[in-house]
Amino acid sequence: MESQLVLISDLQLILVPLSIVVMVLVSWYFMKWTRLAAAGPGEKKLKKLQQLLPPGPKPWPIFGSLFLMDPQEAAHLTFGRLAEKYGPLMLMWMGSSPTLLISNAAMAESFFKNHDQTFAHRPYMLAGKHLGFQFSNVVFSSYGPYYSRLRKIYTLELLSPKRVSLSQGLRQIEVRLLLQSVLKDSLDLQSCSAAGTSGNVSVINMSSKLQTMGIDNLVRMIFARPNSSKSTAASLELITSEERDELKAVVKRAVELAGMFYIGDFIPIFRFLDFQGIETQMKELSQSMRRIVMHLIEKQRRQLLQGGIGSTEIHGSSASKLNIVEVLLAQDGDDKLSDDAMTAVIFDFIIAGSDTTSVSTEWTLAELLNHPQDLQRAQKELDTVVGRERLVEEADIVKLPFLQATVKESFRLHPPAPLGIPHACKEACRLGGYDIPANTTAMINIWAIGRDPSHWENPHLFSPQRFLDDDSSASKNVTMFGKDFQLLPFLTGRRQCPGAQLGLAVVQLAVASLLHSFDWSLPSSASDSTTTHHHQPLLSMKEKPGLVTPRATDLNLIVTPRLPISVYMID
Ligand code: HEM
Repeated sequence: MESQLVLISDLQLILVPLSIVVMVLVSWYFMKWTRLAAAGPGEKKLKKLQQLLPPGPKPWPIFGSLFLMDPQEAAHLTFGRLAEKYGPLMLMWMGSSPTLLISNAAMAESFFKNHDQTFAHRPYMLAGKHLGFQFSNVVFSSYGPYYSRLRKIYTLELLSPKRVSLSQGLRQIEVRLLLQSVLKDSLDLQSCSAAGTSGNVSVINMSSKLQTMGIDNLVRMIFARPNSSKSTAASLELITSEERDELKAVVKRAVELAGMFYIGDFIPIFRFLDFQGIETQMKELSQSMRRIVMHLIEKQRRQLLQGGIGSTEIHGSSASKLNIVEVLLAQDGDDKLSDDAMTAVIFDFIIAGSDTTSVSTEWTLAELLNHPQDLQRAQKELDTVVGRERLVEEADIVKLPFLQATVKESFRLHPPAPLGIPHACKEACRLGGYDIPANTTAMINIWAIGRDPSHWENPHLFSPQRFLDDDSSASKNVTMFGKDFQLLPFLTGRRQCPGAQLGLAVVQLAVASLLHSFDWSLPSSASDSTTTHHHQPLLSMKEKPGLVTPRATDLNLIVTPRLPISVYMID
């Protein structure tokens, strides 16, 4: 017994210090683990991990590399410059969020081929919470069953190839309204100038006209049935012009707010403060958005009831007989959409589809004004195929290879969403031989990829010819829909833009119609022009920062009609 006690006390002598050592080791390890889990940039303890992270600028505590961003410069340009230093796979700490920047075609291919699904999530964005109605739209919702259900409705119904094709009459109405509005302004300005009341320059702000066309086109696509009568007013009976103006005003405000720099998206602690006042403004706006759209949805429900049409009847109708609100109301069973989800989808549509199309049209026009020979060649092609006795129709586009190449070249040099929409992963993975931590945001620099010198000869030169058969370069067969990683204006993979076909159709029709209907020139006093050695004013191609990137200054042009006036007036 005594010997047992001696043994126990001996054991105690060993066990007590041992357990203290174990406890110290466990708590040291726990502290290390928790610090690593919550580690921000600049943490010394991360050094070992960082050896496996992709290269990138050295971060500051808390703010990471945010100080490298210049609010006056479009972000894709800053990222493009940094990629020249750190390579096509770069990791930057945007506040406390690790952000992967992918900047060439080879890295984009590896990213999408190996990690499309891992990175199919979206990072937290305040805009998604309020303007995406608690992340219930496609743009902001995280990858999962809800997202897949909604995305299926987009691909199979709202933006199916059939619906896009059926709705070409609606696009033609909007483009015709644009031409009529440009014509009216140009004639008004000419008569004022003849009367000596407006100097002698008839300059039209095309940026603002195209922006109106971009939104109106999507509004018509949502509220008009694809097979509506071609008459401009008849197809929009659901929405009055006052309601349309109200809707457009909230869309514009939503685009402004979504494009603002909100510090809480990068440093979560700031989410509790809202010292910028952005969250308060978004909350207020989302209430107006909900009120306006719910009123229209209710109106649609009432119309259907009055017509004795229930969801079974709607379900049985062919797509050509339903507008998009009706298609949303027709979702049944597991696919039934909440009011918030319907509101979110309607705004998704207008916001994602309007500025992207108007800005692309504007860039194409601007590039052509800087390349008069290409402008003349496109007009010559249009005169041969369409003639001057009628307006361009969508069916003409397939017969206009130079026009198609021109739009493609413009998408290469000026993708309207140059960084796409940020992707995010929830689990850690490996890419390009590096460790990528869980909860990393990824941005694909579409702009830099389109100018990747290993794929494009004279990458900064605007040359539609590179896509045509008589050009011997390898570019001629390159497509825009995700097969070729050197040209990704709509990105690729699970999150690829579902409106790509619609967007391209609008841009091609608008560009073709504007070139065919008018002659274009620059006012010699254009405020954003610089003078070349030939004394020809050249338009500046400077970009304005934002999710969608327009030219830094409005496109003000002198316009002269090319067709007999009666041709523009046919309704
Ligand atoms: C020139 C026209 C357009 C361009 C260049 C464009 C480009 C893009 C890009 C780059 C993305 C991000 C894809 C990603 O995250 O991987 C995107 C997403 C999206 N676009 Fe477009 N877009 C255009 C027109 C449209 C139109 C007309 C619509 C609908 C009416 C639309 C609806 C959407 C939606 C809903 C998403 C989110 C997709 C998702 O998160 O799954 N876009 N677009």
